[in-house]
Amino acid sequence: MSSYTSHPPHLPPPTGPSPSEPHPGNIVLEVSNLVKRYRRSAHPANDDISLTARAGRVLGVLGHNGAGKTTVVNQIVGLLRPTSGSIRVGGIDAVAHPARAREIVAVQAQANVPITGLSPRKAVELVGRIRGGEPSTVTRRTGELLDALDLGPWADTPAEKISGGIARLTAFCMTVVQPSSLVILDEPTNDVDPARRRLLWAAIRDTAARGAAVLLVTHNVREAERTVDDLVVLDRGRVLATGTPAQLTAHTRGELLLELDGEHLPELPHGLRAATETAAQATVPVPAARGAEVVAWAQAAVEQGQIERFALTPASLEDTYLELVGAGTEVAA
Ligand SMILES: Nc1ncnc2c1ncn2[C@@H]1O[C@H](COP(=O)(O)OP(=O)(O)OP(=O)(O)O)[C@@H](O)[C@H]1O
Repeated sequence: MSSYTSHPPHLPPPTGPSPSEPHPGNIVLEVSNLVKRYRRSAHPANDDISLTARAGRVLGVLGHNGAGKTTVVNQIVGLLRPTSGSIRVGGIDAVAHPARAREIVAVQAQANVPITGLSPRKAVELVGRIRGGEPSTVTRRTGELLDALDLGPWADTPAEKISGGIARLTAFCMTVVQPSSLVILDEPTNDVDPARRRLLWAAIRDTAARGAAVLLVTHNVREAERTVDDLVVLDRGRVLATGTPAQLTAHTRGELLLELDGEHLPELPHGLRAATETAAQATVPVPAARGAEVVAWAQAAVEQGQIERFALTPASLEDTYLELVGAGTEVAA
């Protein structure tokens, strides 16, 4: 796992040009044919990756541990130099001019920047001021963010006494307190409790609604499903698929998934085949038109003791993702 702990890249220099106002839909980040080979590594960590992030939209980069997500981020913010390929941020060549490109980028890194000696409110306000925010605007925006994430009870607690989840949410607020053209969030919901995770997803959407292009790095498919407009699926350094969640799941539309649990699974209704099957569990794609028939069949099987439980749900992005990553695994094997 990579992290950037040596310095806080989400703190651009206090001086320099203010971010240009991007128009919704305009390209803010364009990564083309990016390759990164670490020394003494047999396989490239990024292998011909291309992606585009636009103002007003959330681009998700979804992949398992080690897929190459943080390596992409580290190159965008100039912490790593690509082996080949190009990165343009707000029209600036970020490989040739990393410091200039970074001026319009705010990053929430995987590792939180320590805020020892401060409270969450003080830390967020300090970053807002360092980044050139007008004091009363920064105070108001800080209050809005702390409220939106239900951080009120911890807002004025010394950093030494806050939990990892609250520290993570504070780091998000520090990243977005001042507007930036490109906001990069690397696994922002790690350690965050389920209730506040939903609030954070809404705050991420709000960040895009305020005009930023948001790059959301995640391994959480539900997070991607709830938050992103566009998605890039990475696996072992390569792009497996790109598109909106609706486009990526289009081939499963009109399909349901039947999950069965039991010691000895019975023969399935005519025409249905398990997609995955173990001795005691099966997942079976079911055309939506056969839903009622299959529920009646499964209910009868439960009553006769042939299965213990069943569930029939719409096919989801998670199914598509596992299909893609599973397919990638087979190809690579
Ligand atoms: N400094 C490094 N030197 C050599 N190999 C590295 C280095 N950093 C990362 N890697 C390797 O590059 C690949 C991609 O790592 P990366 O951290 O970008 O993946 P990731 O998708 O961000 O994973 P995670 O979700 O665990 O952070 C992995 O195989 C990793 O072991």
